[in-house]
Amino acid sequence: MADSAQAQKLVYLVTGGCGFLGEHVVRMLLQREPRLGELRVFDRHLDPWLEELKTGPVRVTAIQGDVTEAHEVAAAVAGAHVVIHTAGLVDVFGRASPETIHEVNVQGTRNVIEACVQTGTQFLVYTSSMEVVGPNTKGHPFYRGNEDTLYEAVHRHPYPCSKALAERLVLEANGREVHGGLPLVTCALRPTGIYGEGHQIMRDFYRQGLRLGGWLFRAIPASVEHGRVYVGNVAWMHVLAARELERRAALMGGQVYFCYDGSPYKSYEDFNMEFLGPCGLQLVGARPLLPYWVLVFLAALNALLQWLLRPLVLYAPLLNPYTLAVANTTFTVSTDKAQRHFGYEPLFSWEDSRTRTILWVQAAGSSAQ
Ligand SMILES: NC(=O)C1=CN([C@@H]2O[C@H](COP(=O)(O)OP(=O)(O)OC[C@H]3O[C@@H](n4cnc5c(N)ncnc54)[C@H](O)[C@@H]3O)[C@@H](O)[C@H]2O)C=CC1
Ligand SMILES: C[C@H](CCCC(C)(C)O)[C@H]1CC[C@H]2[C@@H]3[C@H](O)CC4=CC(=O)CC[C@]4(C)[C@H]3CC[C@]12C
Repeated sequence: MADSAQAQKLVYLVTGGCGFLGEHVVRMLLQREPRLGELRVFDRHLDPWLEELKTGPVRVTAIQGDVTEAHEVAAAVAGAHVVIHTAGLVDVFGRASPETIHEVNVQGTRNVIEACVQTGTQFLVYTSSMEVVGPNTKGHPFYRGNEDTLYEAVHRHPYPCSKALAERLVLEANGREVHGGLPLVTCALRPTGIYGEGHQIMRDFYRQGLRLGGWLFRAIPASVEHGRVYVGNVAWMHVLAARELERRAALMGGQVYFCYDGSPYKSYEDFNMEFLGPCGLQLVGARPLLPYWVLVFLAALNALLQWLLRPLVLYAPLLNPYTLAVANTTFTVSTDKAQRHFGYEPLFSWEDSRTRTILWVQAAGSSAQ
């Protein structure tokens, strides 16, 4: 981005721009990035809502493509000033094979980096995940941790393994010379569990509760805390990081940032009830209804059934040994690194985030009836 930055209009590329987070990033850029001249939205599946965006003042280019195809990525990246790489395969339920998860999340990210280097794109923001840190397989709590907190990160599941490898690639690429001789500047943002409009698991819990006559049953102790973050604030952090990478390259290049906001620390289920409660659901039990060992047994049984049934049918329930371990381990972040490095403040208050999410759950739930 040259000296005439004031006047220059910039080309942004968002990979995975039709996903849950990607859509919010796309809309946020259009609303809040004054230097945006063209917005390229790259995704394997293009959504119809993209068409509405094409009538605005900014040129919106929809590109159907696959991050695992290097030539498709290179064609999309060519001429872009900034890439926000949010495309990924989010699967902790065993729907996709470990090889596919690796291919999309690791090779896909490698393709994005190489495309930046080949075509001369200098700024890359990567959507990483809290999962690159933990929870680890030993179930150690991560309590109010920040980017410097020491934690034994041990990955076995394909999803966190892939995110950790991809994040490392992005950070190691910082400083590489891109076509034209300038250095690549990269950073990685690590959201905790994201919630908000478009959150499919929240919608699934709502529908499940409706099917059970308005009841959900506590499985996890209320004392296990999770840090959650509103999707609008995650999108805003991406937009700000992308904007500031040029001016603060020396400070931000090669850095990681947890995504945070003012959402309260609660157990996964109690947090969901902040939205599902006002939609008419109730969480039964002050304590888990089943002993933990029963859940461990059921999770192992689900894993066995998944393996046995795989040749016939895809059996991928929410409960498996990995999701149980994550749901049952405290993981909360408390940090101001993004605020110090690039002036991030949450754009949406907790009250606002909550209201927006409730309205979405109500609409998404009723459209399912
Ligand atoms: N949902 C969450 O709680 C969290 C998500 N993340 C990360 O945020 C990013 C976005 O996640 P979500 O929006 O939740 O997932 P999502 O599944 O809603 O969105 C991912 C998007 O990437 C696209 N995509 C997948 N494979 C692709 C490929 N081979 N080529 C091109 N596009 C492809 C999908 O079509 C989808 O539109 C991911 O990188 C994920 O790892 C990080 C932390 C938490
Ligand atoms: C599905 C889990 C809750 C069900 C537990 C049960 C069956 C006992 O009721 C979810 C609990 C925690 C979630 C994960 C967490 O928010 C961190 C994540 C980060 C990501 O990058 C991707 C998504 C996820 C792994 C998220 C997935 C669902 C949970 C395991």
